[in-house]
Amino acid sequence: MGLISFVEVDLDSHFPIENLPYGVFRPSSACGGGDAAAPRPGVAIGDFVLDLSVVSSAGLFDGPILKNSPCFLQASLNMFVGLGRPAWKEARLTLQRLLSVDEPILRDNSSLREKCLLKMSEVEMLLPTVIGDYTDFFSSMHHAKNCGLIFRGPAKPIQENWFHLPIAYHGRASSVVISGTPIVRPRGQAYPTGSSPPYFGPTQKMDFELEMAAIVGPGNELGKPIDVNIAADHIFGLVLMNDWSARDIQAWEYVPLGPFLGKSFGTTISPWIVTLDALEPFACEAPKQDPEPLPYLTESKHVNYDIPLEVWIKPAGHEHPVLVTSSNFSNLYWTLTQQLAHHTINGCNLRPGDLLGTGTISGPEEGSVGCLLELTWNGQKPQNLNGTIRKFLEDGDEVVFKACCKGKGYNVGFGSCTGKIQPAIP
Ligand SMILES: O=C(O)/C=C/C(=O)CC(=O)CC(=O)O
Ligand SMILES: [Ca+2]
Ligand SMILES: [Mg+2]
Repeated sequence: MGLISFVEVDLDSHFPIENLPYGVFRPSSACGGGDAAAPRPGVAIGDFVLDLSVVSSAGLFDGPILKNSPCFLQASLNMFVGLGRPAWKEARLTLQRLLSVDEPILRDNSSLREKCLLKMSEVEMLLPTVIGDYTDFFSSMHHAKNCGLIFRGPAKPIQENWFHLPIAYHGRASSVVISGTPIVRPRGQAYPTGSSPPYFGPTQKMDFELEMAAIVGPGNELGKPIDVNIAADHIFGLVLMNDWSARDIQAWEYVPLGPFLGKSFGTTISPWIVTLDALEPFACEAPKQDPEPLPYLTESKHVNYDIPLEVWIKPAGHEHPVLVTSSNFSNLYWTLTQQLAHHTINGCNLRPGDLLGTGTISGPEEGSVGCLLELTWNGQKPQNLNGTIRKFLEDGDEVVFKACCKGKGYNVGFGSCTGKIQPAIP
């Protein structure tokens, strides 16, 4: 292929010209407010952010769909993701050309270049879309099995329905926050130990959940399901997601209607949406499904992506983070397209910018589980993090997720998704 950008990009960067993930940012130096500080869309290239509002205003999106489109003059990516795959492809081609070492239009125009290429360290990242709805699936079989073993025992760890449909719950969109936002330890009613009554107070089982999430593209009208074989055209791209979970609150409240306050106090996503187009070289066959799914979930292309995932914890008071688990997106049993088709099969409408979490992504090996619930077996097997013992997260602990696909001579990375636990309100 040999795509080379005139912007210098380190070999180990997550954001070479092959990636070009989308986010929304505001220049942190624009202290005067006004237009200079307004949120606008950008793509990451090396250590820089390309300001798409400037590129657009300069008339450089010259293809048939994006020429004269106001989609990059918005404070969110909703309008752009709603345009669909032809617009996404056009934008990607235009941007790869504009950033190419062979294309003079930006490379040789220093005043335009200075206006549109900002140092990543000098911008503040914001939520990339206005998230109308957020749904969280439960699509890793290893995670489902471990949870079943912990909560229900070995007789039948995975419920009958799990193998027939992608299980999910409706999450809370209002508390989805961008990477770096502190997470306040929630208070709530929590599961009684032994035969004591429930207690009220700060959660004693604060956990992370290693997930990724799809950003919905055009979506569908109410009453009109999306066919599984075209579902990929409704997925703009992926972000990292931490579905923070208070295990003691969750265990007490979730029967029979599902997770509620044990999940809705905060969900963190990473700022850069990596497009399915950029992930295409990392597509791999998804696990064979047994029993065969019903026809509406049977797809001609049953694919996952090979995305290595890592969770690091920087314990309170420590200087260095410790790697606690490594997993891979390819561990998902139900694919993104099956999740999306299932979500709409009853006619439920998805809208541009909606967020669909995959569920905790655990692998089969001991070191590949996606949450502390599994890693410490609900607190029964405390973990040693560089000399500090943890059953669950403590105040001041910082959790860092990383994801990076390794291509031939380049990466397609997601950056990181971080959050630090703050003490509960008194
Ligand atoms: O199997 C159960 O009874 C419980 C499962 C979980 O607690 C997993 C969970 O938190 C759902 C999720 O991934 O958000
Ligand atoms: Ca979850
Ligand atoms: Mg949560």
